[in-house]
Amino acid sequence: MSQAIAVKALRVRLDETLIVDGVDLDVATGEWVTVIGPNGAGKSTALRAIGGLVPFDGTVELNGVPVDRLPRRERAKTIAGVAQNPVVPPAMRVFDYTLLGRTPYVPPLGRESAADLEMVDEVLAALDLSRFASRRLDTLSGGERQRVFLARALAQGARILLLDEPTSALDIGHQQEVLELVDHLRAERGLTVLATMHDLSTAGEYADRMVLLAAGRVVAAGPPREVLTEANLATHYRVRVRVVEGEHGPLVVPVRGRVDRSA
Ligand SMILES: Nc1ncnc2c1ncn2[C@@H]1O[C@H](COP(=O)(O)OP(=O)(O)OP(=O)(O)O)[C@@H](O)[C@H]1O
Repeated sequence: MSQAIAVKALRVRLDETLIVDGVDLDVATGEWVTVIGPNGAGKSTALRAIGGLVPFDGTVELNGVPVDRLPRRERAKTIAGVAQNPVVPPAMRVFDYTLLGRTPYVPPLGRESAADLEMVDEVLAALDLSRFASRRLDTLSGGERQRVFLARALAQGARILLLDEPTSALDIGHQQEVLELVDHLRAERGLTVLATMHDLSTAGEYADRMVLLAAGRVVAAGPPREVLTEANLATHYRVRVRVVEGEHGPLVVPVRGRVDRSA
């Protein structure tokens, strides 16, 4: 199977601090891999490096090409990301913001084509956002805005998606709708997904494989059943949980009780 993402010995320093400390990570074409880990583990930073957005040591290849050798437009056609808290122009309309996803396809000094506009309509409809097309971004609720970020990424037409907490602001219904849509597109268009998520049960339901990151290092990797164990979660999140068998994989249920965080 070909590798959509191949990461070797990834190290990222931010302001002299080593945040990602030697991460190896492969995602096969068409696969869904979710990175989990406690706050501050380095998940977002690793994703940003993989997307070519922060300088790093080590290698990151997308479809066999080093990300730092891909010209910007090519990179945008290859990989699309949804950041945790994107900065947006508040007065911009939903349609126009989503249309920015088509920028890599617009010729220099040219305009978006009818096909670009059609793609935006399609994506907005798929994400239940058509009725918001002419609304300003700053009038949307947090969950509506989060769906618009995903819409822009999907409009980009890249085959690799980096999703940093794509459903953190969504209600349970929209969470399921968005994840089902991504999973459907993955099957239909052969998309590859590398995500981060804090809801461990949901993460396990959708991921083929998971990577548990702690203090910038991979401490467990494999199918959800191997990563979402009571022992792994107790050690790295310092949380008391029961892991029970669900329909599609393990479900993580927090159990009341104090955990010694000083150890
Ligand atoms: N510019 C910076 N200088 C120093 N440290 C930074 C800088 N930016 C981020 N960090 C630190 O890097 C660590 C990793 O941050 P990152 O956002 O990658 O973690 P995360 O695993 O995605 O966390 P969360 O689950 O809270 O979103 C954090 O401790 C953060 O404070």
